[in-house]
Amino acid sequence: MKECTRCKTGRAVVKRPKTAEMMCKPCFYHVFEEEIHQTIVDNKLFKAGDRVAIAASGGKDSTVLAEVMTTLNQRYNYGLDLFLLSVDEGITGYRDDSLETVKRNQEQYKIPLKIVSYEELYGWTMDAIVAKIGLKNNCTFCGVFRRQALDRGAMLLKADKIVTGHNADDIAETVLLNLLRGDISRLTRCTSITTGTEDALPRMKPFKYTYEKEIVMYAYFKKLDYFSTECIYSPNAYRGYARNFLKDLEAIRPSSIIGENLHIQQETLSKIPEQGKCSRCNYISSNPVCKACILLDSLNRGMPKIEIADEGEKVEKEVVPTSVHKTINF
Ligand SMILES: Nc1ncnc2c1ncn2[C@@H]1O[C@H](COP(=O)(O)OP(=O)(O)OP(=O)(O)O)[C@@H](O)[C@H]1O
Repeated sequence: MKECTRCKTGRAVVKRPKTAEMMCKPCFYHVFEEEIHQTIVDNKLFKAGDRVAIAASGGKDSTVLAEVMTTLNQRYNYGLDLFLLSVDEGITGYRDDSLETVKRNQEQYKIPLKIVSYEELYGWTMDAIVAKIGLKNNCTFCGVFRRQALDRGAMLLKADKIVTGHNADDIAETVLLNLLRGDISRLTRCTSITTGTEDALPRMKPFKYTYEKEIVMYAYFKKLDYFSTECIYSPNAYRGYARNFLKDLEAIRPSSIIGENLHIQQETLSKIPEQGKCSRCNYISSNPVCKACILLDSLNRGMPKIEIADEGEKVEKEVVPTSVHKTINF
């Protein structure tokens, strides 16, 4: 029997992906949770009395997030009011099933659940959008709508903050994709543990330093109730290649997942766009009309082609010679 390298008494059944240490299950749970607690404390993510909306999709990351946030809130008396917040994108056979998981999580963690849907907010489900535009660019609609839907749901909950289950692997993938796209503005922002300005609701990523493999192990060993099917509308091949590339790097050097080496002199490259309010829907936007309204307009008018300028584009154009326009063709 191999003994646990930490407690020296338990039987080692886990090889930690992050450090390659052999551990027993209780020690693995302990170090996993304590690292997240340390991230929360070091980055002063919360203060007592905060109302925190846990963005819950029913997937492994956000289910582990609900479990760990509940555990740490009790263990360390954070004094947080926790809520589960789910967005129903209207994807039959995918989101309806995962929402059933979140409904069970509500009982398991004894945290109130709020569900907001694209249908009630925008008058469109993703099923209807895909029926209209096909499987090209549908993820753009979904991403833009989800971002705003989470804000709107959190405001209904009177939440002070939103936490998401984005982990170190997700962030490393996004760094790579922004690098490949030459999107310097997003590159500077995507590794931040907190996003959002005074106007927007702050979004926190307590799993910024947590490896996906460890999240999967934690969920598996703790037999958490989560939904593990991939979205039926997002083959997302490009991100998939980035993911595989990073998995190969991780196999050689596990620390590749932590993208902390990226220090860009923000002032010299780009400015973070100023947040204001959309003149149509009144929600947070860095442009006079927000992306959600532009996309919604194009859907409702059945326009075949629209152009969306990335946030901060005007500023970037002055310093980065390549255009960062995204043309969306339906
Ligand atoms: N429909 C949704 N409702 C609420 N939150 C969501 C939803 N979709 C995604 N999120 C939030 O955004 C995070 C990242 O979402 P992503 O789509 O990348 O899924 P993921 O990495 O598979 O995470 P998960 O395992 O939690 O589904 C999730 O962990 C969750 O916090």
